[in-house]
Amino acid sequence: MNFCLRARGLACERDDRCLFRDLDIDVGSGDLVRIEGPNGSGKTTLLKILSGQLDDYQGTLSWCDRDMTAVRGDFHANLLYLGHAPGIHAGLTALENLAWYQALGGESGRESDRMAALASVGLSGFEDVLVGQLSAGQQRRVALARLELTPRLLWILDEPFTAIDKAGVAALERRLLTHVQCGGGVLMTTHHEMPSLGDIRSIHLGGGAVDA
Ligand SMILES: Nc1ncnc2c1ncn2[C@@H]1O[C@H](COP(=O)(O)OP(=O)(O)OP(=O)(O)O)[C@@H](O)[C@H]1O
Repeated sequence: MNFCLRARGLACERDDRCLFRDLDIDVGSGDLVRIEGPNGSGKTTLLKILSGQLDDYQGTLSWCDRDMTAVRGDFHANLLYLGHAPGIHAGLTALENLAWYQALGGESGRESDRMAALASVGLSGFEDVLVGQLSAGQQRRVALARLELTPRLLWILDEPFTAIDKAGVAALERRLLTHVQCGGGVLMTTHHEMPSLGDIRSIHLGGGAVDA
């Protein structure tokens, strides 16, 4: 399915400081877009605006050529957002975390799919371990298992490579490429260099040019 998340004239201030303004963004089928900028330049804020978590901004958002306010439910049904923090429960096992995540989205899901999702991120054998007892990189992998579990057209990912080892980074880069090659879209922030992804579109925050 073709789709497009479109932002026009986005502007946002924090404490009387302009984070960004006049920002135009299009992310659609087959697009991989990276938001770059130094610490505090507004990358997370921008992703939260684009994923519908904040409303204190100026500008307009649309989804598939319709004003976001009219299609918010459809947008969220097609969105997978992974935040800066892994967003997982330390007191639940890896498997229970995925079941909890599915329940939040109104799905019951199958345990075999959850097992497969954990295997895909290298966590076979850790299914029944409390997430609070996993390493930081393994916790991030539990969060990343959601990419396998819940098919969504658009992925908005805030620093998905955080705490991931070299092999995990390579696997995630491949996963991002596969997603866009299959018609999905990815919008993400990362301080990580990704030479294997080639020359991807970038949006520069923090006073630089905007070229999305
Ligand atoms: N709820 C808030 N209230 C006030 N200021 C905020 C709020 N959220 C973010 N800020 C400020 O907005 C600025 C941008 O924050 P943001 O987290 O978007 O930056 P970032 O580019 O993602 O940074 P980093 O690379 O360090 O993750 C920061 O100066 C931050 O203090």
